[in-house]
Amino acid sequence: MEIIEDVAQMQQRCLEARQKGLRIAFVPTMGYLHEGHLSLVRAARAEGDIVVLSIFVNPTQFGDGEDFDSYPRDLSRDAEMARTAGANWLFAPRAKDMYPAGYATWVDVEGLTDTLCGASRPGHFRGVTTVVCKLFNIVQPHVAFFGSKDFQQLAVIRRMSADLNLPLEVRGMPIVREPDGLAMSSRNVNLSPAERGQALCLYEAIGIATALVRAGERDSRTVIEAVRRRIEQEPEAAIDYVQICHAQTLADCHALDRHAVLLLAVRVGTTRLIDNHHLGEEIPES
Ligand SMILES: Nc1ncnc2c1ncn2[C@@H]1O[C@H](COP(=O)(O)OP(=O)(O)OP(=O)(O)O)[C@@H](O)[C@H]1O
Ligand SMILES: CC(C)(CO)[C@@H](O)C(=O)[O-]
Ligand code: BAL
Repeated sequence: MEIIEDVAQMQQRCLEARQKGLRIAFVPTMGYLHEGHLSLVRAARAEGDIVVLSIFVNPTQFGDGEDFDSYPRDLSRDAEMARTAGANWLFAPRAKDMYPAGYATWVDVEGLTDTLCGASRPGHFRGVTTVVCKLFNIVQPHVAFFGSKDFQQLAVIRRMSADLNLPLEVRGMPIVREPDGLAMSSRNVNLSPAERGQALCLYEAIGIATALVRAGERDSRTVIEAVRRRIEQEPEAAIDYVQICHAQTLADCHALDRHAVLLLAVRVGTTRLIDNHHLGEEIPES
């Protein structure tokens, strides 16, 4: 596996690969890799002739007071994991090359970004869509893989790709969890042992919601209340949002149907965690 830092060189290599008829499969990340990321690399390996993994802690998607500085980073550890999982090229650009002096262009998806993480992290999705659009233009992938842990991000990137006629396929992949159920996240490393225990409340709350829906509950408010009650039992857990939304539009679902997704964002100590579950899958087809 080759590590490429230079933006122009990465683009040149990808253009040459495309000219040779090779299929490029792309996995964009912010690094500090875990099994969730590696599941995307393996899926890309199964589909691409060339697998490109990017690692870039994108400053423009972090707001003031957010955890850009404390975001975990370890390129040599990541490189070994990426190589073992089957990546061919690890693209690790520098911020000054992605956003040189005078940089002035932004990609902004409207509507879908007004709610959930978009409401709690103003400007976050503008940073995400801008950097993902730039990465797509540099890497020129045929297919790009994203985790559904970042459910809203996936919906926003699909919207951007459709609206801008980007010539690639956006593929969503399942959430990979720790053995006890906590969704894998690079940020989990910032949890203290006590917080790590309390962080399980997200998964347990999802379990409570799932059981209610399986038992026939169809009122979102009842399910949301039960989820909130479970999370509020943990002294270090502070709810950012608990919502049940339509999987495509992200509009609030009042009556649960096949499209309903439960989405959670919870701060445990100073670490903000997200998780979700497609509750609609628990509802039998009528
Ligand atoms: N547990 C997971 N299962 C599947 N995909 C995941 C998981 N965690 C992250 N991903 C996906 O990996 C890609 C890169 O995400 P990112 O580098 O932000 O990792 P992360 O672990 O989500 O970090 P954090 O949540 O701390 O920002 C995204 O498409 C994201 O959805
Ligand atoms: C898509 C992404 C790599 C853009 O910086 C990031 O938001 C992430 O890792 O999910
Ligand atoms: N995985 C989403 C990146 C972020 O939280 O900024």
